[in-house]
Amino acid sequence: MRRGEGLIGLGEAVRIETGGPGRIVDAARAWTSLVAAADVDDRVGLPGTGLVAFGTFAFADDSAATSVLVVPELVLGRRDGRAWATTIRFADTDEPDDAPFELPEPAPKRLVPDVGFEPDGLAPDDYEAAVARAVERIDAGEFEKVVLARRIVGRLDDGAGLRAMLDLLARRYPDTWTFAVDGLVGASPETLVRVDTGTVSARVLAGTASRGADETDDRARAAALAASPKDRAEHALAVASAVDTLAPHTARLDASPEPFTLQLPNLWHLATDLKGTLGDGSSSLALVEAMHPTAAVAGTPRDAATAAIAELEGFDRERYAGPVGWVDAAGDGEWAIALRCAQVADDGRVTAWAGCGIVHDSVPASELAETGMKFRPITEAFGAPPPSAS
Ligand SMILES: C=C(O[C@H]1C=CC=C(C(=O)O)[C@@H]1O)C(=O)O
Repeated sequence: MRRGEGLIGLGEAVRIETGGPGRIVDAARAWTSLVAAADVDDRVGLPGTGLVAFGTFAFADDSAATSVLVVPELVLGRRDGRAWATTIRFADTDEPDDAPFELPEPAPKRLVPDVGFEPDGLAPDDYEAAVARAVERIDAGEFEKVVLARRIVGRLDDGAGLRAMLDLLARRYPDTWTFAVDGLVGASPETLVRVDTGTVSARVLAGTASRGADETDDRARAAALAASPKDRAEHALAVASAVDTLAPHTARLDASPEPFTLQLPNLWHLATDLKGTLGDGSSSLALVEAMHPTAAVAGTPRDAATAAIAELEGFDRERYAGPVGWVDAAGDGEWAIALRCAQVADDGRVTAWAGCGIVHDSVPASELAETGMKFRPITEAFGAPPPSAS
């Protein structure tokens, strides 16, 4: 959901689970077969109407996390002032085709949960040391940029629901894409790729500054971010990787000539919007496969940065920084990068991640502080105060 528009799925008609290096390709293939076997009666005909699946994919090829596409039993959608409902069921069911659907009772909204978080994996000091090591390796010429994350964990009380926290996220961060797929919840400001009736778009982010204490200070911070050589260099690498990957699939691709500053309640980002026309009929899942992982979450060059992440972070990112979104029967879809997110396990364990792009002039203490800003949407939505960076 974004600004009150988007898709909500209820129930689970089909679940496709994949893993390993082929997790996105295998899911795309299974989706194509499912679509080929389906009878779709779509009287609205917009992207996201008819058959859809919601997905979340692990970041790394060797992750222990399952990647999934879930086809719900009921989809509620809203776009450009129109709303629709789609029901999905197996053809051999006893129910008649025109059986009216009943909206399930909404889950009780309950209170916003009260989850306390603690560092897990890299402790704050270890994170600073990992950033320093990354800068040494950048200076030694091993790679230009690497994105390093840290991880915090908490526990959701028995019976605490996610509805109130999701509602809070969506209301506090209306400019982001709020998602909840298979226990992965968050509000991401960054799209990986969106395919919409022949058009392709993406919002590329990299480069971050804190919000100011008052309006003048705030504007000054945004202006300093827009002028900062360190952040512009970090941003340029992210834009170049997205443009290079999308270009072969597009007949035309435009990027804003200068990055703009995107204001969010917790921070400023440098942002570039890409917009183009699809040239080869690729589905959104095919473009997800081509684009993941971008330089905004891995680094440049991609392979060296991905290897360095495994060595320097030393933990499984699971679905953090992976693609999360939906695909429809025509292949259209909207995929965000799973940032500002947490995975809620069945036993109530909540794991959240936040990372920063490290370049030659990164300062470890500043990067640690930046992870604190990036954890804020999630920790506050779970009812916890922002984690102290020390
Ligand atoms: C890796 C994250 O953010 C990325 C997206 C925007 C800005 C970023 C940065 O300035 O470092 C990161 O590349 C995260 O939120 O965990």
